[in-house]
Amino acid sequence: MDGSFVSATSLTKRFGDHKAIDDVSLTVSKGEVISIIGPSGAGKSTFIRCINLLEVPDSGSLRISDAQIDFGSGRPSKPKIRNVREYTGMVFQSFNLFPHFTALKNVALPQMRVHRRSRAEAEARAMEELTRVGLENKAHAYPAQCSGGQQQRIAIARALAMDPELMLFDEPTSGLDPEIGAEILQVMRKLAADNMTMLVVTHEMEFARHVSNQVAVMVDGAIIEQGSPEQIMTNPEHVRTQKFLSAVLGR
Ligand SMILES: Nc1ncnc2c1ncn2[C@@H]1O[C@H](COP(=O)(O)OP(=O)(O)OP(=O)(O)O)[C@@H](O)[C@H]1O
Repeated sequence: MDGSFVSATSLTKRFGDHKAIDDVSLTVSKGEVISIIGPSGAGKSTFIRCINLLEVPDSGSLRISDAQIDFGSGRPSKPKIRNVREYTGMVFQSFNLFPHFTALKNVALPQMRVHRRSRAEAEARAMEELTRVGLENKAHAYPAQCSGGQQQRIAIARALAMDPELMLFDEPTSGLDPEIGAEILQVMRKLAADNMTMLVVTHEMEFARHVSNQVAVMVDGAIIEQGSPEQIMTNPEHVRTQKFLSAVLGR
């Protein structure tokens, strides 16, 4: 073991003839925040989905803490998948809340199902996490009574209540107005300050620059460059990184 908390090695995932990710390796240390940036279609979502096995890589290996999986011989067993998922929480662009349950119940239910917590215990924990994301006053509201930003914060609380050691974010602010996106980024900053280990696919260059410890640039299914935010943002080595940053930052 290399001392890292997450170690993805040579992950490859094809969809038909198309290699969405090709020989991608990345390590994440405990408490580290890594942003993955890059153009649309580069494979960023596919990569992060491979980390909690929403997509099963065709080859390579993945270790999260002491849970290790080698790919290439079909779908991993359910206990192995469960083992990896126990460590991870994921937040998507779409919030995927149950519309007919309150915020409190949305956050409590997965804990009752997966961790077998009692209703009282799960609701107490749900309240803690709703408070952490600033939504204690929305605990009894239904998703339709909440703004997009509030719904995303409920989704974050739901993930946190499962006690993950690694939080995966897949463009959590896409599709939200900038000021609402800023609410989400604020919650993520707070998590980073609390030393949560995070892997974040983002188009928010400000977040990548000011909150991450490392930025990885993905183009055509490969990580072409990785380094400190300062290095990547101000002095990128790779011409594809330079082009991408010029396009998004307009410089
Ligand atoms: N389930 C799937 N079936 C077929 N092709 C897929 C699937 N998921 C992703 N792809 C393809 O894999 C490639 C990488 O997609 P992916 O969503 O990972 O890119 P991305 O970098 O996250 O893009 P964006 O920033 O637009 O979300 C794309 O060409 C996409 O069309």
